Amino acid sequence: VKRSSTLNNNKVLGYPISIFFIVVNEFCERFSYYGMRAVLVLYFKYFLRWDNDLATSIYHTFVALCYLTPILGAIIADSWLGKFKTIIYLSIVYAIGQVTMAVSAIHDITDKDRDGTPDNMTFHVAMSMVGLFLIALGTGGIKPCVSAFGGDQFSEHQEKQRRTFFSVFYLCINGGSLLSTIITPILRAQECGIYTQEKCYSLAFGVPAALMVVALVVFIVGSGMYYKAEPQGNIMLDVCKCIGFAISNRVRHRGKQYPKRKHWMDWAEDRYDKLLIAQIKMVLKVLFLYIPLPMFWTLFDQKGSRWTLQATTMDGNFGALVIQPDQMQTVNPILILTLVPIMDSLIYPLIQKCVNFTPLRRMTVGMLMAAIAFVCAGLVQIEIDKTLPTFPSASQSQFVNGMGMALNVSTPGVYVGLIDSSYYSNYSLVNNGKIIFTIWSDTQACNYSREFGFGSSYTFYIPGNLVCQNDITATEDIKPNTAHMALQIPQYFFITAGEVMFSVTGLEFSYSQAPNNMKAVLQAGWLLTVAIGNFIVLIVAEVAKIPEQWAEYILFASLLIVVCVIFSIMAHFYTYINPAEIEAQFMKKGDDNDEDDKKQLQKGMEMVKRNSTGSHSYDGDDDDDERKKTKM
Ligand SMILES: CC(C)[C@H](NC(=O)[C@H](C)N)C(=O)O
Repeated sequence: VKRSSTLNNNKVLGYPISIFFIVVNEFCERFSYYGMRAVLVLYFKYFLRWDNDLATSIYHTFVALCYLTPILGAIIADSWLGKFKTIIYLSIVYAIGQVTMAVSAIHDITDKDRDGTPDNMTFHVAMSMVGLFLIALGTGGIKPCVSAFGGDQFSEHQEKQRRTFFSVFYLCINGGSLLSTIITPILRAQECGIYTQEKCYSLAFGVPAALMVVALVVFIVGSGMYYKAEPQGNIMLDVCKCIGFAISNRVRHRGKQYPKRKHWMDWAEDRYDKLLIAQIKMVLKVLFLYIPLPMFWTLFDQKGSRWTLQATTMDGNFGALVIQPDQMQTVNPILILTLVPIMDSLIYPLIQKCVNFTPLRRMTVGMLMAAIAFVCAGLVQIEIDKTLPTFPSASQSQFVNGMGMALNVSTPGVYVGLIDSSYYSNYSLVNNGKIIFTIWSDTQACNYSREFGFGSSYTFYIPGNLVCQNDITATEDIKPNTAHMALQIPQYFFITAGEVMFSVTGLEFSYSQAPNNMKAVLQAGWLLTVAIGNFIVLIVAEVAKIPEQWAEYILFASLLIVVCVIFSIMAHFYTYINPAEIEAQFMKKGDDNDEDDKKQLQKGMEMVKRNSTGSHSYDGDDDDDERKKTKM
């Protein structure tokens, strides 16, 4: 009823044209988000000069914020502006945030002495924090709205098309993420600046900012073609009020004289609609199951922090291809794009032949995969630790001038500085590969070239009688990184296989088990588990304060295994429901026959589903047998 005829007239191959604008918008938005996120931790470390722990903490606080704000977005959309306007306004906030980040990364703004380092770090830190806050508000706020808005474009009988839309939507997320995590680290590695050339974080943030503007423009261009549902009132507020009333009513009727009710939510029956109460029960059942889930995200989101920092201590030379540490994150979307079809068409059907591989079982295996990934990360760390000294900072080199006159030293993009006679330069950051230094004084000049391995550090001694190349001696302060970045591939494989089983299945599970008017509520609840997961990283890292990185990886793996066992027990007692059928029973019967309603609700609850799509629900004839089959 809700879909207008205008909407159905604008179709291509049975799909509303409007969804084209929505998937392109999602692609650009995810490019913007993941592109910025890919270089963020290195920006903290090398531009803002924070240590690993602070960089990791702020990174996870930011990611957590990005997944807390969906609740805000859902409330604004449902109760006030509607999804369309919410997406537009919050996208503007988002684009402003990205531009702020790009500006904050221009070192020339405060580099008064023109030595390549910002002189007023407080300015850059403050701008970055404002930028990140606006981005978190924008990206999180629009997240539950865009996918739901896409779903709204389909009419009730277009269920198949809507499913295909969600698959394409997920592929767009990962396509955008893949491209951006390849591109922004390349942009970051470029050198730019007005007075001095430095790593170009402003460009690495600027391109995602531009993509966010493109996302917004594309979304606005589609404006005339969308179906725009009116806000239906704040369902979240209704849910909270109803739960609050149930609790207070229960507390008011504590005495033995009051007959017990089957479920504590039944205490809301005195004031609230039975359908709403039944819907809240369904949601609460799923939310209860969510309790252990944040631990998965705790491990999952460390790809962008700890694992990227780990990659900085590794050798990224893949022969013809030189991989930047932050580019290793592309392994995740690459594997997603290959694993999702393989899992769906091959692995799941094969496993299904042996055991009933229900969504909750898939999620349990996904958690185990993530734990294995962290064991791999721990083993890789042990390998790295065997080779890694701590002083001086990796990739930095210095010159000692033994001549009787001051010398200048520079290489394209890096001015080491003027070194006084019998004095030494500061350590300067030098790229890997073959580097040619130019050394010059008032009377002579020469070139000196040297191969720099990943992470290596040298001190060069310039003798009194400099002719050049052959005269300079070098001592190796830090050996080049020898642990190869390819060693990270197994951990990426396991975490991504875990993601496919856990995240993709979890999204689908949350959607299928939610009542119609609370799908957004449950999506926001699902995203909340991601936010909590990121807070756990902060807490564990702060409280545990483990000096050895490999031990921290193993601790996280062990925590997830414990949580996984708890989740599998909880999942064992979960019975799949078909919310639409339960709701239909209520609608059919009306509210006037209490006993009948209760029976219908009981029956609906027992209607179990053979798989996650809900396409095989049972009519209740063999309820008990089938329920046994589909437990967990
Ligand atoms: C957070 C979601 C799981 C999703 N992320 C991915 O698919 C990553 C890129 N593999 C998203 O919506 O960003």
